[in-house]
Amino acid sequence: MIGVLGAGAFGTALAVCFAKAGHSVVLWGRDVATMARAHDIRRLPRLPDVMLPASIMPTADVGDLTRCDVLILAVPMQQLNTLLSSLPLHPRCAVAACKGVDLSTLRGPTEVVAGALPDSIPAIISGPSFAADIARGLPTALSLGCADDAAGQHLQSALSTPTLRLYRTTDVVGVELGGALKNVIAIACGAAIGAGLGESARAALMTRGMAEMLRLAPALGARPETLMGLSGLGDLALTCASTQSRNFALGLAIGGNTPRPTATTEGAATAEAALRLAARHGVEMPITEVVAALVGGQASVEDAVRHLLDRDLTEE
Ligand SMILES: NC(=O)C1=CN([C@@H]2O[C@H](COP(=O)(O)OP(=O)(O)OC[C@H]3O[C@@H](n4cnc5c(N)ncnc54)[C@H](O)[C@@H]3O)[C@@H](O)[C@H]2O)C=CC1
Ligand SMILES: O=C(CO)COP(=O)(O)O
Repeated sequence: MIGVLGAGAFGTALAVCFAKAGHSVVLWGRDVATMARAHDIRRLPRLPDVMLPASIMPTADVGDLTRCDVLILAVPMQQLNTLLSSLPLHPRCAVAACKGVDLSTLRGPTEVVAGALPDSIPAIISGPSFAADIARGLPTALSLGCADDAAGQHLQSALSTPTLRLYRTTDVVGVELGGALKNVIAIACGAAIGAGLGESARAALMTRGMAEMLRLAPALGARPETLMGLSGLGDLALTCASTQSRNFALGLAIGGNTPRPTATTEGAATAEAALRLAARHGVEMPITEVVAALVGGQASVEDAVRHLLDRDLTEE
């Protein structure tokens, strides 16, 4: 039985996808009233058009998760540590589905999992996948990172479905950082488009953003080729080019000077965390710097453009 912790857009979508593939799924959300209502009307507020199959059990009782040997963690990254530390859970495998770096510890999702659930095998899934697409059963491919390859093989076959194809790697850090850092670049791209800077500027930001990802991630132990895969290049391509992305939408609002959306935007905290990691490892990340300044309100788009274009000319 699969347990999903977090009944937001992504947790709901994954639960639906696994249920459609024949699994029994326990879907846990923290709000008692929302989960009780989901039990009755078979819908959840973050994906209101999606019907929950009968094999999903929505619950707010964490005790219902004790029967699950695989737990998918689908809560925002900055909440993961506190949440896991507060719940009495001991799954065999804990698969993070969140994208980001914990700002207070600079840990990625699997390190947070390893600290909070020391008896569980940590893993991560990440890659190009809008929750709505997964829930509708549209074809999707993700990276599954697990340092323990035998456990990774088990998870790959247990969690792949006819519409969700998982590619396995032991490069956990690469999978984590691909998913985390692409959100920062998506904010930059949204800001460029929102400010009317054009598609050429967006392509330059994507490419030079990828260069930043390829500098930081290997400094932290990732393999560069992982970043060129689904969690990295694949997710960058999706997120930087779609208004469905909440990170891109945040950038659009910053660039267009319109009210900022309130939805989960992991790239905001991740920009700050990535800069701290970059300083620690002596890595240059100018786009990430301007994203942190834009998000924090310390720079305008004009300042950001000047900062990027005035830098010393260099080899590619
Ligand atoms: N929505 C998407 O298309 C995708 C999302 N993700 C990732 O999934 C993660 C979750 O995102 P979404 O589900 O989209 O966000 P969401 O905003 O739709 O849902 C987040 C859920 O987490 C719950 N939550 C927040 N803090 C909590 C806490 N302290 N304790 C318990 N529950 C808490 C909220 O109540 C909400 O139900 C993020 O890291 C995101 O990057 C990954 C791929 C696609
Ligand atoms: O990670 C995602 C797609 O792969 C979802 O992107 P947003 O969090 O920007 O909406």
